[in-house]
Amino acid sequence: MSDRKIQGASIVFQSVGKAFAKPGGGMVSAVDDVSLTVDAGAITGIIGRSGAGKSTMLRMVNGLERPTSGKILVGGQDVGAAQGTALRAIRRDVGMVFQHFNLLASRTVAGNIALPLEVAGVPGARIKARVADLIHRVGLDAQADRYPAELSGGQKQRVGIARALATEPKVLLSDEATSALDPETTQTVLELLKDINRELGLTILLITHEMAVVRDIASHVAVIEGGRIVEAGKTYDVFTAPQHPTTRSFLSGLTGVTLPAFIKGKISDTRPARPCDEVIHVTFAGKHATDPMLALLTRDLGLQVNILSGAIEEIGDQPFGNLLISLDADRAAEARAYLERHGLLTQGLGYVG
Ligand SMILES: Nc1ncnc2c1ncn2[C@@H]1O[C@H](COP(=O)(O)OP(=O)(O)OP(=O)(O)O)[C@@H](O)[C@H]1O
Repeated sequence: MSDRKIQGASIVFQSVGKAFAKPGGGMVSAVDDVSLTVDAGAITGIIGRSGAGKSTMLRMVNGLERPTSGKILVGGQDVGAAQGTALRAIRRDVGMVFQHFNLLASRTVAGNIALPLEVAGVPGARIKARVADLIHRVGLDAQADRYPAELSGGQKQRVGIARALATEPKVLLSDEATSALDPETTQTVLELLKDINRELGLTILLITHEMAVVRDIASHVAVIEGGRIVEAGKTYDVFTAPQHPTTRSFLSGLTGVTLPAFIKGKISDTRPARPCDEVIHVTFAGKHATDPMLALLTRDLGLQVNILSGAIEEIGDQPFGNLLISLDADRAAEARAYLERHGLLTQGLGYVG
């Protein structure tokens, strides 16, 4: 592999459906009427729970499964209709990284990375040079002659990534590539994927069940449930103004949105008759992300605000904050209107006291 820039390919799902026959008879619908455009050169995350249809979507992009209805276009080519040489050409354009690495135990790091090039009939001398480049790109120069059993999980995934890049694909599919890794190793692998996207220009489509992965790497996200896309858009927009309950539930695990244990046990949906506080989730986005809004709330409305949890983070280069606060329930509507007038989003979560 040279370091030259690749023109990433777009991926377009047009009303795609995929049904499987159930062992006992009947059909199960894994993907149902999905329309989604994955921009060329972008990193897009598909997030969903187990069984939502993520893997099936990915496997249709490289032709491992064919849609039952609709079309999938990779760089404008209809994958489902491709046969023989055309299908093999599409597969060369689409590399894939797996959760459990899928390395050959009997081959060294170099041997694993060489495999797709050998299959493609690339001459030996070129394979050697390309493999050396790839090994260097993923930071495994010192491990070239080691076997998978001698590598850490993060190193194995680096081999998986190098192997996926061997044929200079225009699209890289990642099937839960970091799910088997610890948080620190996950970060280094996500950084590697980001570097590859930036430097080589290829499109990355990844599936995950973790919003943190989407936040850290993807510019766009689609949320899938029961085989259908329930929400899709730019990651920043979806994180700052989630529309669907499933998206909200995925986001609720992130820092700043998790109710601390001492509140969790006490919060109720119905307002008690006695004086109490309302718990409010405040989202700071865009130019308001770093405004001292709580100080202003206290100054302008004379309110006392308790901070329960919070964090400001970045998505892409844009700041975005989440804060859980509680304040006198009698004045919560007034406080929320004040915050919203200043460009923040608020959501009442319940009552304590
Ligand atoms: N080859 C198959 N034959 C029959 N049913 C299948 C097949 N592949 C997937 N399914 C079914 O399709 C649905 C979606 O599966 P899929 O593997 O795409 O979900 P997923 O979101 O990737 O889940 P996970 O995160 O657990 O891998 C599930 O109900 C699954 O049982």
